[in-house]
Amino acid sequence: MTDLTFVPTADLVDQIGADVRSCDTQFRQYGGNREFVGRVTTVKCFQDNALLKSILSEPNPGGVLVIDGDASVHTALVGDLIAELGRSNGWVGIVAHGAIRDAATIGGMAIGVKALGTNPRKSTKTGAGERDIPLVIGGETVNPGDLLYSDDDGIVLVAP
Ligand SMILES: O=C([O-])CC(=O)C(=O)O
Repeated sequence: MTDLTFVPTADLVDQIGADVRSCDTQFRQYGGNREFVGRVTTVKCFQDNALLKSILSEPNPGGVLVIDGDASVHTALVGDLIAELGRSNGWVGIVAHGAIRDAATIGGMAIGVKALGTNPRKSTKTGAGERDIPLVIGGETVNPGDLLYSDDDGIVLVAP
């Protein structure tokens, strides 16, 4: 069983040293939980959120969904309903390389949510996209199954 005990990202950097995978992307904190650790599931989708919604409908205690939205902040990939869906299925975090909406509500929810920004504009719902593929975010590869540690300092990825 993987150890999902939270460790501050700065401590991980000190322990791991030069080879640490620390994302350069300056994500903003939106979730009620500002510190979280979990097992990564990945999805890549552009301004369309049907696929990520179906993934967050799957029970996954301790899961973190990393969404590569190609840095678009034109539409929201996640809102309060989708974040609550994930939370209720045991997901501990959502990291969106894209935008979210309903930020005020999400700030009161017991889940970690990081994103580039916000936009109230809705995403399309065609289901386009790919899941369970390696992503590159903030100069680092994000592999499905990695452990993702997130706090106010950043995001660090560790192989399981
Ligand atoms: O349905 C959407 O596109 C996103 C949303 O508003 C929500 O999750 O509440």
